[in-house]
Amino acid sequence: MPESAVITDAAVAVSGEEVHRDHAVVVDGGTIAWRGPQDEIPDQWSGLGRWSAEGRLVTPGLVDCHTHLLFGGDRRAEFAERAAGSGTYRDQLAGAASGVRATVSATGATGDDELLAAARRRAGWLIRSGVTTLEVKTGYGLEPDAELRLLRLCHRLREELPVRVRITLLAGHVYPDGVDRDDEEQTAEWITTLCKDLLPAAREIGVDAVEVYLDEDGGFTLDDASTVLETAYKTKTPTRLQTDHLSDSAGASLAPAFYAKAAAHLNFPDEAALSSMAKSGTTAVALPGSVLELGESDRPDIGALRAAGVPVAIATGLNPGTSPLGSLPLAAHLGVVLLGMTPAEAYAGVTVHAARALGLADGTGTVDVGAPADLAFWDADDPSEVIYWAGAPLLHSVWAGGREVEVSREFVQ
Ligand SMILES: N=CN[C@@H](CCC(=O)O)C(=O)O
Repeated sequence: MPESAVITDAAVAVSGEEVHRDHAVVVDGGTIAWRGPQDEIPDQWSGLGRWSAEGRLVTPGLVDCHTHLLFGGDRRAEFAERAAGSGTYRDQLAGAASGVRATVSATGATGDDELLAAARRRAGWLIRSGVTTLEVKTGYGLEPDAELRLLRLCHRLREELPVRVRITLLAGHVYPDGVDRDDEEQTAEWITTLCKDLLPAAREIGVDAVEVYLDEDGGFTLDDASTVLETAYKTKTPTRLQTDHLSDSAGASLAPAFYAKAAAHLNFPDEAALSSMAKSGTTAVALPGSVLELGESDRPDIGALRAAGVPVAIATGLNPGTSPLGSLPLAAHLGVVLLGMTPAEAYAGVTVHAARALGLADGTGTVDVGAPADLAFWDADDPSEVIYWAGAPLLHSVWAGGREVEVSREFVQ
């Protein structure tokens, strides 16, 4: 597929509620150059080849703004354990050989090529659900050398995948073996290592953002998270935060302090922090897959986020523990069913708001003129139908940068 073409017979979704039928989209050099009624295509594009969408719904390619898809092994045994009632995620997270630490060991024991193949396979699931931009984070290394290895692999993934990849250094996930969360001397020494060794080395390799997982129930402490984010912020590296996931950790207040692009989870709402987040331009990232998986009643307060004017993105949060979820439209469906978002809000959550969470201001997540020609074609009537049919394979094809992406299984094998 050329990077320049006129797409005709399209039902173009300009929002979750507005679909323009019998429209055309002109793609020129990988970006959207024009869109409008197909009987009004300007003459200047008459030389371009035509490609009929055959009446299909055309949306922007979806944006998955939060994934942990680079890891070794899986945690099916823990999943079965939870289902059998013989352990909770919290117990597993606290264990020395389970939870995040189990994945850290498995990742360390897996070779680069195998890790990349597994990550490509998972990225393929997302692409086959309509995703053309995805975030991938480190975080299953913990020690600086292991984190830097994962960061380099994120860059290889970016080179290998046919869609856009945004890279986050999850500098603080859980404390590594040998660092007791309750021992201030040990944690202080560890934070110094992260700030003095890991962050500068990661900057050399290249990161789009630095993130910390702050949670009183197993994640970083407020003070430690604050130190890491402040260090990143001072070097003008965009920051992100995951907080208030398993416990009320008062973490949301850190997002505005460092103009975080994204604050994920937020299961214990703090209204004062929400209004500051609106001012600092932070996007809330809802991870309904994790809400589903843990089966807990704590969840983000969409009404309070709406009232505070904080845009809400939805992501798969794809990870082996709390969100083994490989479809972004299904995550959007869960955003409606579990969190009380409207289908139109959920659609904005996986398009324009997700792009905002990634700091992308080039029109990603829209079908506006000037935006990258990242498009998804659906056998569906409108965006709400894409979200309504939970897990149904409604995707027909995807284009990234004006090129059709091969979504067959072979692409990821
Ligand atoms: N960063 C926090 N924890 C992940 C889960 C990671 C795991 O269990 O492997 C989360 O977002 O839910």
